[in-house]
Parts: sequence; C-alpha cells; structure tokens
Amino acid sequence: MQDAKEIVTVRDVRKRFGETVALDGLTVTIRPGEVHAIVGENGSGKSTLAKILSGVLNADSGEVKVLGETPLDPIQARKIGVATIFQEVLVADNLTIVDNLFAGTDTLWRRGRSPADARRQSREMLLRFTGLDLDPDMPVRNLPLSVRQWIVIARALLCNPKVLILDESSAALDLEATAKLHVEIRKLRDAGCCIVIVTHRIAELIRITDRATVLRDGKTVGELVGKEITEANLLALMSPKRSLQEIRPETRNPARIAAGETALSGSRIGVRVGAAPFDFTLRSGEILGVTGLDGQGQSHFLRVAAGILPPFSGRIAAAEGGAERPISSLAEASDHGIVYVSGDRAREGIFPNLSIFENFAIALYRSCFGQFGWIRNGPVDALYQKERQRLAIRAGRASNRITSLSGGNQQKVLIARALAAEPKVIVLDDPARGVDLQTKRDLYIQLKAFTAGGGAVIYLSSEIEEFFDFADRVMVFRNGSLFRTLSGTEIAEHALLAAMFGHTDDIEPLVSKLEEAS
Ligand SMILES: Nc1ncnc2c1ncn2[C@@H]1O[C@H](COP(=O)(O)OP(=O)(O)OP(=O)(O)O)[C@@H](O)[C@H]1O
Repeated sequence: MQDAKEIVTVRDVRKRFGETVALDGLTVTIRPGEVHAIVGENGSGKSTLAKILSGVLNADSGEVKVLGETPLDPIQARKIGVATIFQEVLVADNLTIVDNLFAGTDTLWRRGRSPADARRQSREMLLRFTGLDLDPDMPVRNLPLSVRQWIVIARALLCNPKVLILDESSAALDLEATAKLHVEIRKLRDAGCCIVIVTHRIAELIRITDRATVLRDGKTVGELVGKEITEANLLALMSPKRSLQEIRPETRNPARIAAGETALSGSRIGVRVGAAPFDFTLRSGEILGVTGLDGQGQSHFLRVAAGILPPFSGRIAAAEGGAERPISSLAEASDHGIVYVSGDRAREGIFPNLSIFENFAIALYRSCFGQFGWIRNGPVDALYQKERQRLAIRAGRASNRITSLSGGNQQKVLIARALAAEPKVIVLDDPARGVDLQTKRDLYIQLKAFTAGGGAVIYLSSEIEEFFDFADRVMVFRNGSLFRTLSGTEIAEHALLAAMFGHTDDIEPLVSKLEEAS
C-alpha cells in the first residue's frame, strides 16, 4: 500500500540483466513537492530505477507505485504523469524542432493545439531557454548538443508532469543554462510536482535538492536531507571502502611546467569569422583547462587543437625533436601523438554495435597487427585488463555490447582507449560528464600521473569546480575568442565566473544572481 504522503514508492525491487544484478532489493520513497536526488557510483542502478519508474523496464520483483499505479510501459507511465529526460540526448536528427518537441505527445498533449500554436510555443520555449530565436521548422540535425538537450527538456515540460525524472539531464548544459533549468525545477516543485534527479554534478546537486537517496550495488545505503547533503557525506555513503583521494594544490608544479618543452602551440588562431585571433602554448607536464559559457568558441577550439577541424585562421603545430610540425588533419594529429575524446559519446564516441572490448581496442589494432595482418588480441587484451582496473570500469563480459554498460562506464571505456594509445597530448571534451565522483577523482589522478610522465592535457569542462586544484591554467572563451587565461591560485570560482561573463575583475558569485534573474 502506498502512503498518501508518498508520490513514488519503490519497495524491495529487484532487477537483473542476465548475470548482472542491477537492483538488489532497492527501496526508495519520494514525496510530493520535493526535489529528490538519486546518487551513486557508475553502475549502482540509478538509470535502471529511472527506467522502471518510466515504464521502459519492469522490475523482476518488488513493489513500484507512482501515484498509486505501477507503470508497466512508457505510454502508461506518461498517462500517470511521469515525464523522463534520459541520459542520452534523444532527438530525431531528421525531424524539425517542432516535431521533436511534440513527438509522441500527439494524442495526449497536442490535442486542441493547432500547428501554428505548436510552432509559436516551440519558438517561445527555446527562446526562453537558449536565448536563440530558432525556426521551429528547422531540422535539429545541426543544432549544438546543448540546444538538443533543451529540446528534450522542453518536450518533458510540455507534458505538465506530476513526476519529472532527470537522468543526467544537465550534463550537456553550461552554468547559465543549468541556472535556468533550476528555475524551471523550482517552479514545478512549488506547483506540487516531484522531481527526481540523477546527477554526478555534486555542487549542483547540493544547490537544488531537498533529499538524496544514495545507492550502492543496487541497494539503498542511506538518505540525506537538507544540510546533510554534502560532498563528504555523499562520498562516504557511495564508496566507504575507497579512501577519499584529494588532489592537493602542491601537486601543481609551475616551475616544472614553465621549464617543460612545448607540446602543442597555436599562433594567430581564429576559430570563427570576425573573432579576435589568439596564441596559445601547451607545455609538456601541463593540464590546460578550457571553459566558457555555451557556444563561445571553446568546443571549436578543442577540435582545432585535436586536428579535427582546421582553424579559420592561423596555424597549430606539434613540437617534435625541437622542430615544429604543423597539424592540419586528424591523421597528422594522430601521427604526432595527439588523441581526442569526444564529449558527445552517443554520436561520436561509442560504436553501439560493437562489444566493450572492440570499442576499447579499435584505435589500438594498428599497433597490434601481427604477421600477415592478423590482429594479435593478446597484447590488446592485457592492455584492456590494465586500463579496466586503472579506471575501475564495471563491466560484465568484454564481449558484451558496449550499450550494456551504464553511461559512466561507457565514458570510462573511451577514456581508457585514449590512455592506452600512449599519446603525448590528450584532448578531452567534458570527459567527466556522467562519471561518478570517485571516478572523477581517479581520472584526475590518472591525468596527473600522465602529465608527471611528460604528457600534456587539454581539458574542457563547463563545470568550473572541476578545475580547482587540478588545472595548471584555464583558458576562458568568450565571443569566439580567448578572453582570459587564469593560472595557479587565480583558478577560483569568482575569477572564472567573472571571465566567463566578460569581466576582467573578480566579481561576487553570480550563480544565485543568475537564478534570481531568470
Ligand atoms: N540493458 C542492459 N544489459 C545488461 N546490463 C545492463 C543493462 N542496463 C544496465 N545494465 C547493468 O546494470 C548495472 C546498473 O546500471 P545502471 O545504468 O542502472 O547504472 P547507473 O547507476 O545509472 O550508472 P551511471 O552512473 O554510469 O549511469 C550496471 O552494471 C550495468 O552494466
């Protein structure tokens, strides 16, 4: 029986996938009018829970009730009032914005809405969320990841849900956009809706949630309320056996980096028409952060640095044996030891039809060919085992499809692939997206070890907390160009935020102001 004060009841729920136990007697209670976070390490069962509440999966046993009913399929879940925004950004690339927004809602939500109304509403919503006046009839194919993410969010909001589930939904959003999403979440909460958030962005979670349930190995291991929701408490519950590994500021070594050789450089780089050109240097041993509000040129710069796109103007060069080797293609970048890990995992990262092992090994086969072109699996297998351990990848059989892994574990496979190629420079586009807190720290430690061995890292993130005590310098982009580079102790919230919003001096924290203004 469901208590009247409960909107979602999950009691002793079990769910297996073959040999893998995803949920092992899970119990969660969610009340109306609360923002409830579901937290846990990669593979702890969060998305499985989200899918069960959305009717995408059914529990093997146990009780699942949402407003008194058990969601058995997605259509029924929607009728009960559940709207879910899944981890992967699910849009139909060839359909228009308006069709994507109203896709699957034709019978319930579109009724009584004329095509002109739907277009107007699409335009207004996206203008409010993204600040862009987008033609509702344009296909979503060429829109940036963040706009596609907003389309998915807007689609869920249009359903007027009673239970809104966000599974890593802010992961593709920048700071300003996340503040806007929080405003929408609070509005829904105040109207009595309950919001279930699955996120690894701890700073954000602390800001927005009323209650957090922590999962470990498919079980509930604790519930935190209000002020109890702190990073230390969450970590202690999520992975009590693993020591809290801190990245200490003293691991930064400005003198060593200044003396390091240039690994990659760019002169008079222009990443878009009319934007001011800039120079940059990446030294061996350095972690160079890259950030900016969405669409300020930083993602483009990353692709230029990795040889994926040519710069609009200027040139990029890798240093080798004291000489400069120009980079103008991916092949040249790869020849000079530069590897790239895309942030758009679903589109550019994984090969969904291949196994976990094949996804890991695909870039390594070139170096592991035996006589007559036979692939020597042995060395690759040894590397796979090493990298799997190094990044604590939770995977069943290596021959299972990569899509059987949780989102965070898929991301770890991509990072493992990059590290195993023994590059000189790793260019990472938001690599910690969807990766749990402990693994993030493990990743920072791996990257520190990589740079201590002479490697160099370019690391893009929209979550500025990632750079603290980690990056040696941070390039902040604005209006398609480099606005300011911060180094050492300058890398702190005020200064980063100020630069992102175009101020040259530090200013008071902007996040609360942004949320007030929205
Ligand atoms: N379709 C599937 N087939 C096989 N195994 C699966 C499938 N879906 C999930 N699993 C396994 O179930 C476990 C729980 O996965 P789930 O996606 O719920 O984790 P999660 O906590 O959401 O992780 P993440 O933070 O990485 O997204 C994992 O071990 C995962 O590999």
